[in-house]
Amino acid sequence: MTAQGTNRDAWKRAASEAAASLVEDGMLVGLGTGSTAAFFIRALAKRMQEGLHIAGTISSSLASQELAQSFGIPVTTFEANPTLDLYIDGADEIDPQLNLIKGGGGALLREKIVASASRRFVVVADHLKLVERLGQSFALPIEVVPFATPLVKRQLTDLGANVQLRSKGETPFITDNQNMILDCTFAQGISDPAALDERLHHIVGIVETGLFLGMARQVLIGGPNGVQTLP
Ligand SMILES: O=C(CO)[C@H](O)[C@H](O)COP(=O)(O)O
Repeated sequence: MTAQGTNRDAWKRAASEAAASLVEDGMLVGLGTGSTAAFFIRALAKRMQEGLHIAGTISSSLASQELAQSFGIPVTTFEANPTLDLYIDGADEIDPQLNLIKGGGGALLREKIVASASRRFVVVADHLKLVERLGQSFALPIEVVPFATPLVKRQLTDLGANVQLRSKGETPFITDNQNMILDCTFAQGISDPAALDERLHHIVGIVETGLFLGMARQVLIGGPNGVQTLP
């Protein structure tokens, strides 16, 4: 791993460990997806070994659920517990209003479901995820029903996006929900995320977008000077 990669992992771990200290006895906790969320799951498991008792977790991906279960972290369902106390997850980009692009790991639909079912959504990230404008350095992932993918791709191109079907080797990447992902870049970034999100939700075949607007309550940012809390 490069020195930059090592630093980023250390910053992500520090932010995740700070987030683990927000978890209290009896809480229902949402678990995110990706490398930063995995650091959080490990930090949560450590706190549980030290005596923390949580009521249960719901994960935003099968991978995170498997990781949590490998540490003996209890899992629950929305049938049993429709509201979570706290959701901790990473992000791909974070703007000054704490709007996010998520879905780099392809879990954006379940991530948005878990975020919307949580009283408090706290993002954990390293400082390189902070941007002035969303879409500046990361493509916007959009989850699409496979049958509609060619049609949706044309409509996104008409909106000015450069669109790539996400693949895994030679085959399309398939989400936990059996859908596909279209990664969209915009030449100038995304100037009006709310307007874009509104338009995207009117395209038949789009299941969900990676724009998380007004959902994150707080962001814990790891960097060379420690962990900073926003706002
Ligand atoms: O949205 C996500 C997965 O769908 C992740 O939170 C996002 O991609 C950040 O990943 P990482 O923590 O590995 O940098």
